[in-house]
Amino acid sequence: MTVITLISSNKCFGGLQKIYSHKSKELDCEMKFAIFLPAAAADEKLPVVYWLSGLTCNETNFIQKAGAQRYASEQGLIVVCPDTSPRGVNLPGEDDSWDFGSGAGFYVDATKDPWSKHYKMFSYVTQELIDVINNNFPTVPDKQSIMGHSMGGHGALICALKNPGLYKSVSAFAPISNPTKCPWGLKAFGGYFGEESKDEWKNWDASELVAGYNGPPLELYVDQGSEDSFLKDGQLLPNNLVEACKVAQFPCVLNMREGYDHSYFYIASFIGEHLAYHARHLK
Ligand SMILES: N[C@@H](CCC(=O)N[C@@H](CSC=O)C(=O)NCC(=O)O)C(=O)O
Repeated sequence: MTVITLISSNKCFGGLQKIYSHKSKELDCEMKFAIFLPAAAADEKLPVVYWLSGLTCNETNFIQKAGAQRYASEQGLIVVCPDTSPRGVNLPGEDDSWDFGSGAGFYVDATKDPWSKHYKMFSYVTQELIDVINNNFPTVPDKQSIMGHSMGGHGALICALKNPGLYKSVSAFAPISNPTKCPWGLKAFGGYFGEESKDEWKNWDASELVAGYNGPPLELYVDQGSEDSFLKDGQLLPNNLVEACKVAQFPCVLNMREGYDHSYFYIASFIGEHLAYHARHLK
């Protein structure tokens, strides 16, 4: 069993907000994750919601800025937030830019050298991390959902679409909805899969994956602020996802939030709604 090491523990809304580290076999490096355990976790097994953060984040941004603990306590949900990439693996160029490499793992399994040795965030999140959490905390193992923001919003969508039935529900704040068609995605997929492997790119793009989904009923529950600068820059492309879902007859809800931007102020404003959405699917 994986050894986990406690880094910090803070009482919050009656529960405990903790951070742990562990040696990841999948990523071949030390990784940290945050976990919020509501007070109810002392007496009973609870469902888990996984949160995937965006570019430049680590395991701390969400737990310090989103205000999720109050709602997780009310709903009786454990919330887990991993880091966004392998760390300290000494690949050439890993720290050169904020939108590729460290802090920008895109929740994919890289196939291109040298990234393929460590950058396997998809397998880490959907397999290894789930095992670590279920083996060490009072969870109901088959009751989990996933959500995220921006790069992590798209990460949540592909984790659910590529693993039918693994998650009871999925939601996303301002996801990078069609990475094969936006500058962030072109850079990341070019690096992690190679410019020569464009067919492979489609297997990691939510707007492409909806057409081939074959599993239990699933809805994509998506939020987007109208004043998001990255929306205006063409990085997020939510309408491409909506259109792809329409063509594939895949259930998709897009909540446009008038006046909100891309920040954690926006996430904090709607995190309660998202956790209530997941609680309905998990109870
Ligand atoms: N450094 C960048 C901005 C980076 C940024 O806004 N990151 C977002 C996620 S963007 C998509 O994945 C984020 O969550 N930041 C962390 C936070 O705590 O706000 C720039 O200068 O433009």
